Amino acid sequence: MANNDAPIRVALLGAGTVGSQTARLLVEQADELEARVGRRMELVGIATLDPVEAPWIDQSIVTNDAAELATRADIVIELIGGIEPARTFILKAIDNGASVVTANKALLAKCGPEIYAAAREHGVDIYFEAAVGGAIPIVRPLRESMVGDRINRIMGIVNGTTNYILDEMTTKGLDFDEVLKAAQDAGFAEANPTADIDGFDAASKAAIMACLAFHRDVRIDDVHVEGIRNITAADIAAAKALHRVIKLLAVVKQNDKDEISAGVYPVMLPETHQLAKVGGSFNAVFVEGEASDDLMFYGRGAGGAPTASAVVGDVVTEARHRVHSTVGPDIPLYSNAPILDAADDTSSYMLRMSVFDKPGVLANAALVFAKHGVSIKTVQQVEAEGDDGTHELWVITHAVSDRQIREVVEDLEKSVNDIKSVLTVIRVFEG
Ligand SMILES: NC(=O)C1=CN([C@@H]2O[C@H](COP(=O)(O)OP(=O)(O)OC[C@H]3O[C@@H](n4cnc5c(N)ncnc54)[C@H](OP(=O)(O)O)[C@@H]3O)[C@@H](O)[C@H]2O)C=CC1
Ligand SMILES: N[C@@H](CC=O)C(=O)O
Repeated sequence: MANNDAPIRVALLGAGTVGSQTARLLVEQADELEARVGRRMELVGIATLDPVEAPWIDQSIVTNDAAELATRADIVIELIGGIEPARTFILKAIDNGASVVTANKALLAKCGPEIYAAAREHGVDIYFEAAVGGAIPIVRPLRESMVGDRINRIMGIVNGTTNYILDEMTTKGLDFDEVLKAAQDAGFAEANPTADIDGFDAASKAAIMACLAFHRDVRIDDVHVEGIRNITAADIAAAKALHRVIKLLAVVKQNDKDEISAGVYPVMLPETHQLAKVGGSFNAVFVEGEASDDLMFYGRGAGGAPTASAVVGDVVTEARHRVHSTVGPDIPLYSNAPILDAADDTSSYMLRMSVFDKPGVLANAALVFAKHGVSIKTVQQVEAEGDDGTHELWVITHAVSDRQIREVVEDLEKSVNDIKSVLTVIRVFEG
């Protein structure tokens, strides 16, 4: 900045759900924010492609040229989303000496390490609290508060849409398709909800958390992804009968050999687990630190105003740095820890099978599990409603690799005649 008393220039790129609310908070709270920063922040421009009408939007600063706006601010807030042109605008801002605040998890999960390196090289900051868990402070705790600890595992419900769908299926006994429609009508799920339903949104957040927790370059392509599209009302009912609930979890962990794994998948949790109680579109992140022990972060993971709250928090933090001519913490990704192939990741599993109740079906199935080195924990046979004489057999295993469980499923269907099909294979966590 040229003048020490000049306002801190803030540029907003994108005025959609989050951008519009960010503008509102910056404008409506301008005096309060000035007091907290120690200097005035001036919103110098709002870049948007479509006209945006709101009492807090000053039309005289609206532009459709985000690239140009990115070059005339001290802090650039990127709320466009997606990879390009957001990436180019961010790099341009950094190149011009601006610090960047973004909520763009998709971009950070793909190109975060390059962006962090560019910020470091230019001596500016990149803040992204809203990119994981919306309003929930989880990025800063991982990046700063817990940086002195070793983090062993993070398990998070980090996608509101899928949590809402699973919760509605659990509490109302509805089918996936019905609830998805309701989620779209309620405005949680996107018109094209693929990124939510198929787990990619949560996977982006998993990659970002893994970078911060393990100080290693982890990208979305390193994250094993399974969504909730195949979860049925019958799976939910089976979980209920076992005093469990199904949640879509993002799980990143580092084992005692320092191997990292990152995955997003549905998990059966005990009803008593803290994450099992997270309902509706809420998010929660459970962090297990070596010294800190267990920590839980909970709140609204999406929505215009909640997400804007985290964005503006980052803007204030950066503005304070500008006032004091300091920079925020770096994101050093120095670790070379190996990333485990998803097939080698281990878990307990539940297999829900449709079987003909013939003598030997259980014994023959057990032989297949044994052949692949999979130890069975519990077995339960359940009367099914079908009129083809089938019953359901529920088997819960001890911890095995994903590879082993796939081999078991293939072998069961191939070599045990009285197993009609394996209906569901789902991870089971105890805690
Ligand atoms: N919504 C939420 O609850 C959360 C969102 N996020 C993240 O926040 C970011 C913004 O999300 P959200 O507000 O929901 O998205 P929206 O789609 O509502 O808003 C994005 C806006 O950017 C505009 N835009 C697109 N390209 C340009 C461009 N070249 N120049 C200027 N404006 C442009 C879009 O205009 P147009 O519509 O005309 O294309 C749209 O108005 C994303 O990265 C998202 O992942 C993070 C957490 C929660
Ligand atoms: N679509 C996302 C929005 C926030 O990241 C969700 O449902 O959580």
